[in-house]
Amino acid sequence: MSARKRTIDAFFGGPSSKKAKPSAINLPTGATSNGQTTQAVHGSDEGRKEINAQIGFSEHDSYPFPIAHLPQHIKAELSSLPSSLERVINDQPDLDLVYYEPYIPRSSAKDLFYHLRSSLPFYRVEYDIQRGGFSTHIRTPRWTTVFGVDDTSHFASSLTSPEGSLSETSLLEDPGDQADSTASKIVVDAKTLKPVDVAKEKLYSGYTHPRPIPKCLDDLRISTQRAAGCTFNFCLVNYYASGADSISYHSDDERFLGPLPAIASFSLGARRDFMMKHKPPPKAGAGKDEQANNDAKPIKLPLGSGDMILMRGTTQANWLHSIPKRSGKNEADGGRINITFRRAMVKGGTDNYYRYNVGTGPVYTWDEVNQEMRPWKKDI
Ligand SMILES: O=C(O)CCC(=O)C(=O)O
Ligand SMILES: [Fe+2]
Repeated sequence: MSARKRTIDAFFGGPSSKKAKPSAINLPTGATSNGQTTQAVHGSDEGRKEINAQIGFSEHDSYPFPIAHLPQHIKAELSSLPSSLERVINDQPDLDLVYYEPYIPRSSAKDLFYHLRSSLPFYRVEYDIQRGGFSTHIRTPRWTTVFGVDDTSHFASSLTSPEGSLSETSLLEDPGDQADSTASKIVVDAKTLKPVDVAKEKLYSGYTHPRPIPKCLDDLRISTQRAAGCTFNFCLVNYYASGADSISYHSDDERFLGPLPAIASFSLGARRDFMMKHKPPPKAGAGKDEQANNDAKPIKLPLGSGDMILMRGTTQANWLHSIPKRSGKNEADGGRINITFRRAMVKGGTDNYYRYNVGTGPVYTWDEVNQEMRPWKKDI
């Protein structure tokens, strides 16, 4: 165990780290300890062989297992993205979308889809909601995972001073850089730069410790920030295993995202319809709201692999969106990954995102042999 590691544990008074080097860890199917990804299923053609060229892992105590970096050919391509011109869609009341069709070229998007599916930890979150005096049990109809922390904190490297205490200077770094040498990152208060003892202060309701965005997603976040002209501190990932998985009509207008949130949303894998409709006017004589609602026509965007939609301005406040279930024949591999980048301003955002996208249930990983999510078991 390194001196650096010992010092973090001593600081939080916890037991010595349970985390071992990748070689001693039960990696998800498809990943191996030498940083290569096995390609039993999708490694047959020449182009895909490149996906094996992994260059390491992001590690962190909050991850169940190390998360592989991007294959070199995808990483190399990110600096030249987006690969298409942006198309602004704002011809309807309160709507402000930017559509990149695609943002990531189709063949790299496919590789990115396979890479993320076999590298990330996923969850099938269940929770109860109280409605009209009744409790309803919800099982999220898709796989989810999330990384990031809100603006009140950020991840910083914890280097030690010669005396063995945490060095303040080591915490002064770009708050946007969540991925560099992830293993040593701790959560620090954005104002004081003092370490936040997440567990002790129960800041995040005990669902989980906030997780730094792993490099494979952070590389895409940095590209997306450049294109969107704003910053993001959260990355949510949905995996729709088949047409039976979905997300119902909702808007991401949570207060913790601020009044005019910008959300960048990527599609990878199978094509699925992204449906939008204007929110109904508030009840009784809404005047202008009613007119906007009457004038607005529903939208269907059949999002393909690599496409990105930036929803911004008044969109979330006034429009709902969904990915409906679909029946009929799927493409060869009917799976689809959606990645959204968002910026949460307050602790309530962190709490909410981990609660509904990680929860307290088991970790699942992609099983290449059986081509399905399977519960992940830690090697003892
Ligand atoms: O999968 C998608 O394209 C949409 C996901 C979404 O709306 C969300 O996660 O809030
Ligand atoms: Fe959404």
